[in-house]
Amino acid sequence: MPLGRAKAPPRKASPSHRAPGRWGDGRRARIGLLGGSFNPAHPGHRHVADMARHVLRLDEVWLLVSPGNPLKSGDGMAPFRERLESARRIADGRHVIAADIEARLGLRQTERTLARLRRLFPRARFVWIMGADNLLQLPRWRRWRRLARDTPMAVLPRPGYTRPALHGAAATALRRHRRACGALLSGASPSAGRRGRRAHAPWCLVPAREHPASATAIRALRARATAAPRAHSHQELSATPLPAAAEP
Ligand SMILES: Nc1ncnc2c1ncn2[C@@H]1O[C@H](COP(=O)(O)OP(=O)(O)OP(=O)(O)O)[C@@H](O)[C@H]1O
Ligand SMILES: O=C(O)c1ccc[n+]([C@@H]2O[C@H](COP(=O)([O-])O)[C@@H](O)[C@H]2O)c1
Repeated sequence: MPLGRAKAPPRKASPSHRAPGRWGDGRRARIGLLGGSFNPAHPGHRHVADMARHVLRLDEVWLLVSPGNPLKSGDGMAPFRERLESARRIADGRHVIAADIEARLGLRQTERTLARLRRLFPRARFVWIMGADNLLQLPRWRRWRRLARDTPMAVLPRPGYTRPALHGAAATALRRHRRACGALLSGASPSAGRRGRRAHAPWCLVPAREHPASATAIRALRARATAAPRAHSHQELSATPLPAAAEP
C-alpha cells in the first residue's frame, strides 16, 4: 500500500432488518413486497407475509403501504398515517416490516415502484407478493406485462379467488413462466441478455391454506358495530309504549 494512504475503514454490516429509507441502502437480502391499502391491516396479511417468507426463504417481507391504490376510489379509505400504524401493529419490525417508502417516493403504480426499488437497493432480490384476488385483476394494472417480466411474483390462495385467478387472463398469459416456489429466486436475477432482451421472471402459487380475513369485512363489521347502538336505542324507543295520557 503506498505510504501515506489511509487504510479503508472496515465495511459496515449490511443494514438489513430496518425500515427502508427513501435513499435506499446496500442491504443484501431476499425481500418480499406485500403491497396493499391496509385499510386496516389484519391477520390475513400477516399469514400471507409469514407463508411467503417461509416458503420462499425470504429474509424480510415489507408491508408496502400504498399512498392510494390507483384502481380504488378514496371513499372509506383511512388516512395514510392510520393505515401505516395498523400495518406496524401486525409487523414485528425485524422480519416483517411496515414500509412507507411508496409515499416518501411519491409513487403508487407498482411497476414504477419496483423499478425504483431495484435502483435504490441494488443488492436486494425482490419478490412481489399478492393474494389471488390481485392476480385476477393484474391485467388492469399499469404495464403489468413488464412488471411480471421483471419481478418474480408469489401468489397466495384466497377464499373465492384462487381457482378463478389461476384460470384468469394474467395466469393464462404467464403460464409458461409458472414455477415451483422453491425455484423463484434460485436463478440469477433477470438481466438484459443479448440485444437487450431480458429473461422473463417466474411466478408461483404459494402452497398455503386460505385465510378468510378481509379488510372489507372488518370495515363492514365496524360500521355495523357503530350503527348498532343507535339502531338499538331507536328500536327500544319505538317498542317502548308511550306513557298513557293522564285521564282528564
Ligand atoms: N386473507 C387473505 N388471503 C390472501 N391474500 C390476502 C388476504 N388479505 C389480503 N391479501 C392480499 O394482501 C394484499 C393487500 O391487501 P389489502 O390491504 O387490500 O387487504 P384486503 O383485505 O384485500 O382489503 P379490501 O377488502 O379492502 O380490498 C393484496 O395482495 C391482497 O390480495
Ligand atoms: O400499478 C397499478 O396499476 C396497480 C393497480 C392496482 C393495485 N396496485 C397495487 O396493488 C397492491 C394491492 O392493493 P390493494 O388496495 O388491493 O391492497 C398495492 O400495492 C397497490 O398499489 C397497483
